[in-house]
Amino acid sequence: MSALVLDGKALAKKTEEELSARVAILKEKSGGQTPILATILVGDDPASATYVKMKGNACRRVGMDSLQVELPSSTTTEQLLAKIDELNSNPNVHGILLQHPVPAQIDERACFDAISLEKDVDGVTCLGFGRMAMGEEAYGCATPKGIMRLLEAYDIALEGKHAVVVGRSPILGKPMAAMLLNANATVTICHSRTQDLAEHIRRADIVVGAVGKPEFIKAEWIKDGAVVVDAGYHPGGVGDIELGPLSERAAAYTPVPGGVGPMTINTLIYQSVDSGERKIG
Ligand SMILES: Nc1nc2c(c(=O)[nH]1)N[C@@H](CN(C=O)c1ccc(C(=O)N[C@@H](CCC(=O)O)C(=O)O)cc1)CN2
Repeated sequence: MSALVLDGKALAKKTEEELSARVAILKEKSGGQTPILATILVGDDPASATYVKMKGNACRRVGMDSLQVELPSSTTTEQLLAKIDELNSNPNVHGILLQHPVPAQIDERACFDAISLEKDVDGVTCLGFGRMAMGEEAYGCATPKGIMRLLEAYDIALEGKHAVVVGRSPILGKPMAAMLLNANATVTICHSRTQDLAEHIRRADIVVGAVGKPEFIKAEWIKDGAVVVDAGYHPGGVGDIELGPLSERAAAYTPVPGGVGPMTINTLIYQSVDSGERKIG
């Protein structure tokens, strides 16, 4: 039996068609206004520059504008906070994306938290996280929210299932666990100090790889019929999970590339359109 492929690229493309229509309606109603996403790139990390460019391209594809801010590697926390303040106060900006990671001298958490809640379309603020975790209205963190949207689109049952999230980062593992819990899954979070990782994974109905290490999670640890979600992307086109034999044994899996990555960007755009509609529409 071969597994169901959770095709994030196809879902993102389909959703972009719906978003384009929504942006067009907004434009018509408002006499030409579109949602605007401000992207902030600090420093010269080539991967980050690529991701920010991909986000700008996705804005264009749905008819939205983006305001691209690029700051040098020497930027201080105070300078970045001042820029975020300026974007918070700009009524034409509906969403703010601060690309992670920022250079080491910057207090990234303070900068994320300076983004106003209604413009936090990437879901990175503590306030947004807390509200989401409590089941209150807030934009979800882009990657885990994208994963939830993908699982929902493919009718993957979560209620009562045992989900194991490997990784506890602020913008991936932690919000992922909270979202799965809100969907009534029984959630285990594993991390660098977890003992018997393989044993936890063997019991999982759903495995989410969010460790950031190539093929760290071995195929043999995953039980037959599990749903496998890989949030990693590494050179050579591999993720955090050794996929090979799983494409036969799993119930469903996200390919790398073409699974979670496109849903991350799509969710950012989806939430930016929502924010634009609330302000303009
Ligand atoms: N502020 C944020 N920073 C970062 C986030 C984030 O969600 N918010 N996530 C990651 C990187 N990231 C987006 O920023 C990202 C990574 C990979 C992809 C993607 O689509 N990958 C493709 C393959 C790459 C390619 O085609 O070149 C795939 O998986 O199919 C999208 C977004 C860290 N920083």
